Amino acid sequence: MPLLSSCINPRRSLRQLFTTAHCFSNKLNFSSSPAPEVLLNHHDEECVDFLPWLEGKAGVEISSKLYVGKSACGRSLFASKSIQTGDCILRVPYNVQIAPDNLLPKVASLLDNETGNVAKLAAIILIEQKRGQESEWAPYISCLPKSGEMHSTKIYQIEKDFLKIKAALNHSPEILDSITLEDFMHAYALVRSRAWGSTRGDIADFANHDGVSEAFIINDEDKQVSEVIADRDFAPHEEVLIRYGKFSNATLLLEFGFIVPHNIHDQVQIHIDIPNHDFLGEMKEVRSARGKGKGLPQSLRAFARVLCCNSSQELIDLAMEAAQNDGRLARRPFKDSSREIQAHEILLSRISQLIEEYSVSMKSMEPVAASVCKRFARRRQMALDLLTGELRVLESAHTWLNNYCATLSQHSTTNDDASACGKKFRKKRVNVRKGTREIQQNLSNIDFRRVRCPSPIPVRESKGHWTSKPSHRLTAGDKASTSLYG
Ligand SMILES: C[S@@+](CC[C@H](N)C(=O)[O-])C[C@H]1O[C@@H](n2cnc3c(N)ncnc32)[C@H](O)[C@@H]1O
Repeated sequence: MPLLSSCINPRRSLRQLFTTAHCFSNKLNFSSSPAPEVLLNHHDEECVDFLPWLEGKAGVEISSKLYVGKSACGRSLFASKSIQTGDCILRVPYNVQIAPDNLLPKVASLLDNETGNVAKLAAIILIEQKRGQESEWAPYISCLPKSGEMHSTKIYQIEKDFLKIKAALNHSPEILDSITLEDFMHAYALVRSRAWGSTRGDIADFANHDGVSEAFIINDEDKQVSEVIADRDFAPHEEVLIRYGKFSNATLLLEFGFIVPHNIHDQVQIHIDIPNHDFLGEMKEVRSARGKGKGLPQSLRAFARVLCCNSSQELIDLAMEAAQNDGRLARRPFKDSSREIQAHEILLSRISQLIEEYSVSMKSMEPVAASVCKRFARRRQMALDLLTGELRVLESAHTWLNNYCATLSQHSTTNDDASACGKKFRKKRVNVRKGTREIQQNLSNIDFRRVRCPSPIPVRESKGHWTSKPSHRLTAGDKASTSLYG
């Protein structure tokens, strides 16, 4: 079904996250476990004719190995016979997929360029729903989840799009005489949860998600088809899951309305501001480029090193070191282990604070009586599971940082132990403050925005151990804003 060309933002600010959590905690009660399970041989009577209808419409075979059945997560695809790894299990021509271009020209011409594909597809869904059995897409539309079955939490932007679509449709009452915001929100949520990234789909959007699956939808622009290749063998009637993307639970909940337990793609966004009293603050303004990876991002560690510099000379040294290497700033550990510890203690302190905030937020979501409302119960549980996953990432990072600092401490010589150096450092800092203005003037000709950090020695967590893996770039900006990966 729908084509969606806009991409999903896999990051969310902690504030958004807590807003969701608090929102759930205020409104929702008690718990239930929505853990998906595989139900075998569970044909969906309402969708039995769907695939034959689609093949008739396409004039080609779409899948000889799948059927649409019912699972614990709504409708899903199941193997109708044995599937071997590498089999093409689905091949859907573009011409039987609903795309934004399918919007009636009469309506489309009344929309401005800023109206996105999701809004257009939502309008198509509403128009086709109104047509009922006369719709050329009726067998597909009738299989879509009803409003009460959806849990996605994305509501901003929808109202803006609703007003545009409503205004355009008002000119053609014969197409759709009135739409309510509620109808539009349902259609919008349907599109967002079924047409992700550049996905086109039809039967493909009956596939449920498994974050570790290596099967995904491949769009072949030359052949104008969407395909799914089996990543493993499937026995008849086994549920066939695909990976929508390497999405964290925050993204899954926001866009698709579900979360997966122990999501290996979970991540936490953290912000660290430069303290107001830092006299070198302007020189230290850095921002992590968006990046993907595992573990504690190198850009975050580099930022902590920059933040910990207490003299202009140290910043100049870092810049020179960067220029002599690959240009990336503060990627190498400080030679002075006490400074390295100090930098990482900044991170430890911020992460401890976040852990505390998460714990408070989770405690505030007290379970209340069961049986009040299943839908709210499910949402409350998803919010809790989401926070639990992110807390796991934070705790893992905290443990790693603690170990890192402890190891450095042990290796530092008795003359150069961390606490003594810390004292020295603080004293030195006081002296340097005296010359703030002069130092800043001297530094004003260095453009730190152009400075990139040295070669990465990043870390990721792998079965409890943190190992090397290329990671993030540190670039200039207004503050550190980066993500931890679990
Ligand atoms: C692309 S549709 C998949 C078909 C859908 N199950 C149906 O009944 O039409 C995506 C939706 O399926 C559900 N879903 C997919 N994978 C899931 C999973 N692993 N756990 C829970 N729900 C899932 C969510 O409701 C999501 O918004």
